[in-house]
Amino acid sequence: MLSVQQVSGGYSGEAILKDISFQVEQGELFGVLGPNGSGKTTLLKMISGILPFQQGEILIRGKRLQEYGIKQLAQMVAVHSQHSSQSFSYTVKETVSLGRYAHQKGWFQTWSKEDEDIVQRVMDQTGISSFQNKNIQELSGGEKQRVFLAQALAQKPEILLLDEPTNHLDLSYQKELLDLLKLWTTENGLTVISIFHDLNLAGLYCDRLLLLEKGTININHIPNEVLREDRIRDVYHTKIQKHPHPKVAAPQMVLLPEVNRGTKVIEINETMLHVSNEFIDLRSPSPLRTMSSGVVGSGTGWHQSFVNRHVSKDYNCDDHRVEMASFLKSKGFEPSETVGMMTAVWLEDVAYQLLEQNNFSIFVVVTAGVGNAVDASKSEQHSLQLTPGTINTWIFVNGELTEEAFIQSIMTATEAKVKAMHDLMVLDEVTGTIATGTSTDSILIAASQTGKLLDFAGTITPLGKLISKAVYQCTTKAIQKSQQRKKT
Ligand SMILES: Nc1ncnc2c1ncn2[C@@H]1O[C@H](COP(=O)(O)OP(=O)(O)OP(=O)(O)O)[C@@H](O)[C@H]1O
Repeated sequence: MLSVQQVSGGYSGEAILKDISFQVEQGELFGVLGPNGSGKTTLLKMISGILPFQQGEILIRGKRLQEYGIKQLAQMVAVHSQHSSQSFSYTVKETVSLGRYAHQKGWFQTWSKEDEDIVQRVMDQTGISSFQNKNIQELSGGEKQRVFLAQALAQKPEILLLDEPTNHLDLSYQKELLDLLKLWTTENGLTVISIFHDLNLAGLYCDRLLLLEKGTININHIPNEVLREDRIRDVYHTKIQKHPHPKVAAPQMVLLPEVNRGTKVIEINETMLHVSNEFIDLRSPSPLRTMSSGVVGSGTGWHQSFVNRHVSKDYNCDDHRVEMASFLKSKGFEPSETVGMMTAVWLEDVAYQLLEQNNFSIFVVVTAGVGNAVDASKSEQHSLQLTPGTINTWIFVNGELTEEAFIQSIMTATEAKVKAMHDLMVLDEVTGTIATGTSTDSILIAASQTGKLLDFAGTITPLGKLISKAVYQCTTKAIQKSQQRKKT
């Protein structure tokens, strides 16, 4: 659809863009990225024919840009600029209708039913129909933005050029606009070339990205390749980290602020642990990075409070998340900052231990009830029955964990727990074999992310050794206490 071939040029003879070559296929949503002043707007101006270039060629559908007449080019290419200054005192509908100009024929231009239908449709799609008779000068920045997008869409172009289309738009309109553009590209074959400052929106919606750096192409590739930590750090000179989007296969980047509220070195230990009959809690002086299977606060996150709550054996687990959240609130814990677990065991049977090594330490807390014990290798013999009898394991690490170490910590702790059950010969009552856990066990790894960097947590690494030992010993002790209680 569009071919830019070795284009160089800029303003007053100075070459802002140098030797730019790339192609955009029909129906692509193509993002242009780059730091301030890297030449993004200059490139769009050249493609739209506003700014002549000194060298190279720009071809649209194989024909040189210079060979198109003004009106013919306007039928092919529409430009939506954040700097649109054509407000004057037109109404919204009149402004959108100007987009039909390129399609009107002859000296006596008539307004056809097709023109009217298209204008009404694009106004509906951009959510501006309700104020179509308002003067454009009375609109907010975001509303104006949508009017100019509607005007560009009314032009029914084959190529739509956008300069930061989401600028001024609130969150929901950003999403609606980009969803709409995506729909127009996939269903109508519209080709969109858009400048983005928001790398995450570009990563989420674009098929390909062109990254400009000082007027040259750094890379032209799929988002996952362009949005690489090292590349973005070098081009934008800023600290960022890449994360997968939780729902979509798209790269997302987060900024790493220089002033980080979690940099104070802290040590989580038993002085922060409170045990009552109702719940065990630990409040950390600062948020900890967590990976857990708690009823509240599961998955990965940052949490500051940790609660293991006693519930009776006949606790109704139907809407346990909602019920647990309201319980936490009633006890003064903020659910969004808390990892919450449940257990039916007596909380005073808790076992905990602080283990220290060179420059880091771990604090492990275990409650264990094994009435519900299951041999994982024979679990198909069990029917699904969610009861709160469970082993809850908390591992606080006073150190910095990699993502790998978080996952390995869970594996190592599980192995240590299984071994404790094995050595105590805890039986699965259905199969009569040695159990490996209970059906509702929960685990928490919570790291201060300050101090010593701990890359790994496999069983024979320094961190893994402490986890193995503390989890084995605490699980053993907690099971013994609970078994002892049953006997008496
Ligand atoms: N009309 C102009 N006359 C002269 N120089 C200009 C003109 N417009 C832009 N420039 C210069 O060209 C360079 C590239 O500008 P351009 O607007 O293309 O960058 P950009 O990547 O779009 O930046 P931003 O992210 O800040 O919008 C800048 O150094 C700028 O000062």
